[in-house]
Amino acid sequence: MPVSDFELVQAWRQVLTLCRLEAGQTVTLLTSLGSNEQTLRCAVLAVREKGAIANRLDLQPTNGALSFSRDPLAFVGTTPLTNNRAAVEMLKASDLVLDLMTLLFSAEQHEILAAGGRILLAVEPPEVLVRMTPTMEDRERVLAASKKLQAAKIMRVTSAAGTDASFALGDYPMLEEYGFVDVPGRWDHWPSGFLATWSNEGSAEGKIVLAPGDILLPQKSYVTAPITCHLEKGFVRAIEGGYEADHLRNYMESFNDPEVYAVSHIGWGMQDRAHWSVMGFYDREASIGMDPRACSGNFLWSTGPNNEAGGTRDTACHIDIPMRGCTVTLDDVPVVKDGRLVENA
Ligand SMILES: O=c1ccc(O)c[nH]1
Repeated sequence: MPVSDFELVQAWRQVLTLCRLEAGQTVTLLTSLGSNEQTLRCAVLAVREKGAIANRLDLQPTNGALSFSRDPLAFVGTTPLTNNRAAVEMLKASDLVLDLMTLLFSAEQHEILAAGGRILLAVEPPEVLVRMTPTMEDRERVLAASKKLQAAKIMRVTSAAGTDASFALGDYPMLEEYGFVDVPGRWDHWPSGFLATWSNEGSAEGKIVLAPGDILLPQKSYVTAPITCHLEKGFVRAIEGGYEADHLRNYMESFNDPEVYAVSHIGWGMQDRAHWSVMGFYDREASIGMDPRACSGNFLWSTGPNNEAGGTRDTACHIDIPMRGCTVTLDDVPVVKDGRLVENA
């Protein structure tokens, strides 16, 4: 069922309060062809209610004929901001950017943040936004777990299906996603509620076995048969399995870029208002799949770019792979056990 404008304005009001938006500040709503009109309409009302200026910057879409999917996360790195100096300058001059288009994994996003900007991505359907309106508890849970991840040297993931992989940590920053941007220079994604980092270059080793029910994004598919990914020196060296493995391999090969096989961010979900089953109820293009990315107790790993973390890899192919039933340990201390968050981890 859709949500009413009243509910969505209330949700935006809570988000803008958590973002510490003040009267007189300037907000720019970044939109493109695929932006949700109700999300935009309700955001403007909530911004004006705060006494802030609500500008809209509507950009022409890019990469449409290059990407195999209209999911904005299927083709990352270049965006409508690329080589668009006037647009970048407007966003850098804004106190808060509400990204209803998707800038993730772009150099321009970094430039805006480095200039002290704040960017909040919000492209899920309105009812998903309302269901997972962020709270201070989300922030506290993610930051408490982040302290443990920052102190860890090795992350290890295992599963009954045969996963056994390890990652050295420490060279890259944390990806703390709790759904609002309360300090200058911060990016976040509403909805979210998960923690990740990037493994040290060349350190990802072992085997990750996707079991039936694990998810591939942006494919938006629940795997129905095992897919085995062999990791060596930080890259996926082989992908074995049935036709779903072929489909994944075919898609990655289409980019003709060896960087697509690099291991990207690794972490786990902590959002108890996100649910595994939600993706099965949505048409593939109706959502970008934040429920599986954030749901509590998943192991979320990914392939492709690390420019988000200050790395040099900016390949356009980014695969997010949330898994169930895994045990994730930090220096042998479990933070997720058999697919369930370890309390106070
Ligand atoms: O919020 C997100 C979404 C996708 C991704 O790869 C990272 N964080």
